[in-house]
Amino acid sequence: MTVRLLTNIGRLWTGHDVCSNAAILVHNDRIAWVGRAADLPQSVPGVVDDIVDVDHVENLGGALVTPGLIDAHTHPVYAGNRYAEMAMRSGGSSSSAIAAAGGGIGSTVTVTRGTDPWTLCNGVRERLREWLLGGTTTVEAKTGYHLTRDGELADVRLLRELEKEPMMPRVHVTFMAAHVVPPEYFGRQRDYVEAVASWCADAAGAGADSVDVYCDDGHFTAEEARWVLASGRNVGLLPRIHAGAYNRRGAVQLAAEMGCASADLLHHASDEDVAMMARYGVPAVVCPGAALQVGHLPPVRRMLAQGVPIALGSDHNPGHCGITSMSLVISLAVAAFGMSVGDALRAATLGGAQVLGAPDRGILAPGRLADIVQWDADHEGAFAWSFGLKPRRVWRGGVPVQ
Ligand SMILES: N=CN[C@@H](CCC(=O)O)C(=O)O
Repeated sequence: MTVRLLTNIGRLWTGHDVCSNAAILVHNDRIAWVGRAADLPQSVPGVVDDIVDVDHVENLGGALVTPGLIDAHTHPVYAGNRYAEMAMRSGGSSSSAIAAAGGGIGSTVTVTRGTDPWTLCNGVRERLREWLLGGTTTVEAKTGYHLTRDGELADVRLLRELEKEPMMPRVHVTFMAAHVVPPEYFGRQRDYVEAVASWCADAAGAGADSVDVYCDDGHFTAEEARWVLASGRNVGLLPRIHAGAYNRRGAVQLAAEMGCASADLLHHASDEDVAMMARYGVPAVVCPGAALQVGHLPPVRRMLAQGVPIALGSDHNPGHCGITSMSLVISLAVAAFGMSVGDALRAATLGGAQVLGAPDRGILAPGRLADIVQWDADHEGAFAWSFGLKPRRVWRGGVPVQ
């Protein structure tokens, strides 16, 4: 049993409220007590008889402390890079010109399929570690660059296994074989959709938490998405959908109809889409890095005004966006989406926890996981200023990771 007292917290942003001169008492992997240091009790039943007997006392030097950040949308299981494609796109090349030059998602699928599992694993491990060291203690991670039954299931298992290693964030695993149609199914899209629907049970068995479908031009129709998501839901996976990234193809309506756990990206969401999300309580996952790359921003202020629950994601993927820092995502959400720092921080903590169905995190309160970050600042406004605020220390389940 380990009891740890974090003291001299200058500003504590709990997710519920803000508190000055605070302290947090951690018992094993959970928060036992949190509040103003002056109110710290002398004894906490079941935790410590006398506060002077605490095993570890850590003075946080008046710093800002928040819950561990949560990245609600990433694609980290891939090999290779597409830097040349990024350079082409930045110079104005179209998707078809990029595809003709051998780029696009298909090129990552080819490289990933041709990469041995050991090398792939090392790359994914390295990426996940970056998230944790940057203060992100939970990462939603999608498969989707093997697009074969065995490859996708191996990706699910890889993520589940990596999560158990030291220095890794918690991982919410999303099975996303419905990313694009792989070459061996060209001209037989329906057969691929049928296959993916039939793989959902195995993905759940391998440890996936969610199922996601890319519903857009050049990907899958709403009808096809319904088939895969319903199959996933039947075996206990939370349904998610890539909606309106490039075009509106009925994905938001489908998310409302199916009660999806999230509708993601939403760069082209209309007023009608936002109203529907508000009416049916469909949470949005918005990703400023990717939106800026695509050149179309989702209507986040309208979502906030209408009460749509919002989470933030990096949308880390090899084709558009290499961000692994959720503090940078918060800065971008403030600058590009017009979110207040408080709303952006909430979306990167509690909002993420809600979208991932993880009520044990995203907030600093008794009984919650002791996923905690001490920042190199004394006020949360620093997130808006810094474009990549650095943590000084990160605790995952009460254990310091640096
Ligand atoms: N968000 C996910 N998919 C990206 C593409 C991923 C890639 O290019 O590898 C998208 O927006 O199109």
